[in-house]
Amino acid sequence: MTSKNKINEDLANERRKCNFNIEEVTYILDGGKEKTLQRKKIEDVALNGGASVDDIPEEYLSARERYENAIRKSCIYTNIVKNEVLEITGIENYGSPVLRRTGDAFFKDISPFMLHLGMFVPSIIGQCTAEQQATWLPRALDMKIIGAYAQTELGHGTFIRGLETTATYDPETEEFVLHSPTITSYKWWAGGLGRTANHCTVVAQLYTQGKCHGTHLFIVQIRDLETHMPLPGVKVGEIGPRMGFNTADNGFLGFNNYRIPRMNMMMKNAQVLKDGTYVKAARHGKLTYGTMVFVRVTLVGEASFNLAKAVTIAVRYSAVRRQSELRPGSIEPQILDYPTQQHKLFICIATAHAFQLTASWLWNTFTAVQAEMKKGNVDTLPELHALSSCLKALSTSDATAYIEQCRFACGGHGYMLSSNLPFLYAFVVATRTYEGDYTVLLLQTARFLVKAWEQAESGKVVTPTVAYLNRHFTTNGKMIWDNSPEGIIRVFQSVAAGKISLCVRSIRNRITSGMDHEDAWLMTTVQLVNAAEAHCRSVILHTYWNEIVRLTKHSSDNVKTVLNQLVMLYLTYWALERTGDLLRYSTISENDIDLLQRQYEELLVKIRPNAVGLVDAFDIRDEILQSTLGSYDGRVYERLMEEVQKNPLNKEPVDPSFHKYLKPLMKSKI
Ligand SMILES: CCCCCCCC/C=C\CCCCCCCC(=O)SCCNC(=O)CCNC(=O)[C@H](O)C(C)(C)COP(=O)(O)OP(=O)(O)OC[C@H]1O[C@@H](n2cnc3c(N)ncnc32)[C@H](O)[C@@H]1OP(=O)(O)O
Ligand SMILES: Cc1cc2nc3c(=O)[nH]c(=O)nc-3n(C[C@H](O)[C@H](O)[C@H](O)COP(=O)(O)OP(=O)(O)OC[C@H]3O[C@@H](n4cnc5c(N)ncnc54)[C@H](O)[C@@H]3O)c2cc1C
Repeated sequence: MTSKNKINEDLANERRKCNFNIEEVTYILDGGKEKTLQRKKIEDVALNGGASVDDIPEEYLSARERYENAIRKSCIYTNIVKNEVLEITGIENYGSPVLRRTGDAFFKDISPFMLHLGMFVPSIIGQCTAEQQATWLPRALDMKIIGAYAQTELGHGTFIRGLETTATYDPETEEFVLHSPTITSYKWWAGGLGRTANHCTVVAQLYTQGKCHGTHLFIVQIRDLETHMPLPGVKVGEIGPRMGFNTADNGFLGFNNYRIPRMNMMMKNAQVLKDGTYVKAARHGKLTYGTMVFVRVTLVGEASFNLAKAVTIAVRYSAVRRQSELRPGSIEPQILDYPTQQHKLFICIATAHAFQLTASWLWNTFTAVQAEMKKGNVDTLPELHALSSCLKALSTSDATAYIEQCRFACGGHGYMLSSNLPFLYAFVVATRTYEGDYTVLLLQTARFLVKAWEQAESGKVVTPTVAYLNRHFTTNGKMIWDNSPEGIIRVFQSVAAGKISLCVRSIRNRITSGMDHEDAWLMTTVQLVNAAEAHCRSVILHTYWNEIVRLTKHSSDNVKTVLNQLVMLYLTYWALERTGDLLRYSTISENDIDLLQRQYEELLVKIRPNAVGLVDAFDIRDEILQSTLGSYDGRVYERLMEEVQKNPLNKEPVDPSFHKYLKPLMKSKI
C-alpha cells in the first residue's frame, strides 16, 4: 500500500470494532437492496471518469470564472446522464434523488441546471395538459430548452397572491401580454435565471375580459436560442453575490408588454379559451401551488442527505483527531471518545435516519394523493399540504442547526472550505427560507390543526396524522408518563394536542373579549407556530419509530439492535429537550427525568463503537463528500496539506503586493 491509499489506523480500528452488517443498514436507508445496487451502478457510470474535474478548487475563482466552470461541469454531467445513466434508469428518473446525489460530485456549491431539473421540469409535468407536455417536456428533458422557476418578486415571496406581474389576455392576437408594472414586480431570486435559462415558468396575475383571476403559471421564452440574447421586451440579469448558491446564477426578470402565445399558459388546472373565457380550476383552488408542494416533499430527503454528509465528515474526523489528555501523561484520546462530542454527533446520525425514513413515507403519501387527485378526489390535499409544510420547515431547520453542530465539532478545521462543511451549511440554511419560510409554513400547518381540533371537538373522526386529537377528547387529565417508545410518542402527541387546545382557547377568548377573528389569530401566532412544531415533532417521532419496527422485522440481530439504539436515542433526546412540555402535559416526575438522562448517556456509550460503521452505512463516496476531513481513508492532515498546494496564493514565494504596497509602507517614515 502506498501512503496515498493507506487507511488511517484509528479509522481502521473503528471499522474492526463495528459489530453490525453495514450493507444491511445501507439497504434499509436506500429503500431496499435493489435500490442500493442501482444507485451504486449509476454512481460508477457517472463518477468513474473522475467527477471533481477542477484543477483549482472553485472557491479560488472569480465570480465569472466560477459561473463558467459551473456551466462547463453541468454540461459534462448532463452528457454523462443523457448518454449513459438514463439507459440504466429510464428517462422518467431524470432529476431523481440519485442523480441529484451524484451531481454533488461535480459541484461544491450548486449546478446552474438545478432549478431546471428541480422546478422547471416538474412544473411542466404537474401544471401542463398532455398536449402541452408533448410540446415542452421532451425538449426540456433533452436540454434543448433550459428553464427556471420565476415566481418570487422583489416585493413579494411569501404572499403569492400579492405578486404584481400581470398576464393580460388579448383575444385579437390570442396572446398574453406579460408586464412588470413596478420595480417591486420584478422577478427576483429564480435560480438559473440570471445567465443560463432561455425559458422559464413565470407566475403572474391573470387578467382576461377585464377581470383578474389570480396567479397562474406561464411558460415564457426569454432568450434567443441561437444568440442567447434577451428577447425584446425582456430585461434579465444576475442578482449579485449571496450566502451560498453562488454558482446558481439567481436572477432578476422584468417584462415590458411582452407577448406570448395563449397556449403558453399552463392549462392543466384552469384555462383561458380563445375568446378569452376563463375556465376555473375544477377541483381545488390551490392546485397551481403544486410544484411547491412537490419540492417541499423532496426537501425532506435533501435535509437528510446533507446532514448525512456533514455527520459522515464529523464522525470520521472525530475518530482521527486526538486532543487533550484525560489523565496526566496518558495518550491523547480520539475526540470521539468525549461524551460531549458523542452528544453533538450521534443525534445527527439518528436525525438523518429519521428524516430519510420520513421522507420516503412522505413521498408515498404524496404519490397516493396524486393518484387520488387523478381520479378527481382532492379530499386528501389539505392534509398533504399541512404535512409537507411542517415537515419541510422542521427538517430544513433541524438539518441547518445540526450541520452547524457538525462543523463546530470539527474545531478550527471545520472552518476550512475544503472540509465542505461551510458549503453544506450555506446550501442547507437557504432551504429553511426558500420554498416557503419556516414560520409561514408552520402557520399553514396550524390552520389545518385548528380545523382538525374543531372537528375532533364536535365528535368527528379526523385523519390519521391528527388522530391523537380524537383521543384528547376521550381522556381526562394529563397523559400518564411511560418510558416505552410508544409511551414517549403518546406523550408527544398529548403535548401537541394540549398546545393546539390552548391556541383554540386563546383565539376564542380573544374573540369573546371583542377582537375579530383575524386579530385573534394574529395575536395567537406565536403559540400557533409552537403548536405546529409540536405536532410535527410527534409525526417525525411516530414515523421514525414505526418505520424502524417495520423495516427491521427481518434484519439480523445486530442491525436491529443498533438501529433501535439510534431511534431510542432520538426519542430520549427529544424528551430531554422538551422536559418543560412533558412536565406540563404529562405525569412525568423528577425521577423519570433523571432516568431519561441516564438512559441517554448509556445510549451514547452503546452507540460509540458503531459510530464510524453507522456513517459508513450512509455510503457516500469521497467524490460526493468532497471533504478533506471526511474521506473514507481518514488522511485528514495529508489532504489539508495537499489542498494547500492548490492555493494560487502559494504559487510564488513572494506576492507582488509586497513590492507594490508593503515595502513602501515599511520604508516610509512616521
Ligand atoms: C444536478 C441535478 C439536479 C436535480 C434536481 C433534483 C431536486 C432538487 C431538490 C430541490 C431543488 C429545489 C431548489 C428550490 C429553490 C427555491 C425555489 C423557490 O423558492 S420557488 C418559490 C417558493 N415560494 C413559496 O414557497 C412561497 C410560500 N408561500 C405560499 O406557499 C403561499 O403563499 C401561502 C401558502 C403561504 C399562502 O397562500 P395563500 O395566501 O394563497 O393562501 P391562504 O389564504 O393562506 O390559504 C388559503 C387556503 O389554501 C390552502 N393552501 C395554501 N397552499 C396550499 C397548497 N400548496 N396546497 C393545498 N392547499 C394550500 C391553505 O391551507 C388554506 O386552506 P384553508 O382555507 O385553511 O382551508
Ligand atoms: C437561495 C434562494 C434561492 C431561491 N430560489 C428561488 C427560485 O428559484 N424561484 C423563486 O421564485 N424564488 C426563489 N427564492 C425565493 C424564496 O422562495 C423566498 O425568498 C421565500 O419564499 C421567502 O419569501 P420572502 O423572501 O418574501 O420572505 P418574507 O415573506 O419577506 O419574510 C421575511 C420575514 O417575514 C416573516 N413573514 C412573512 N409573512 C408572514 C406571515 N404571514 N406571518 C408571519 N410572518 C411572516 C417571515 O417569517 C420572515 O421572518 C429563493 C430564495 C433563496 C434564498
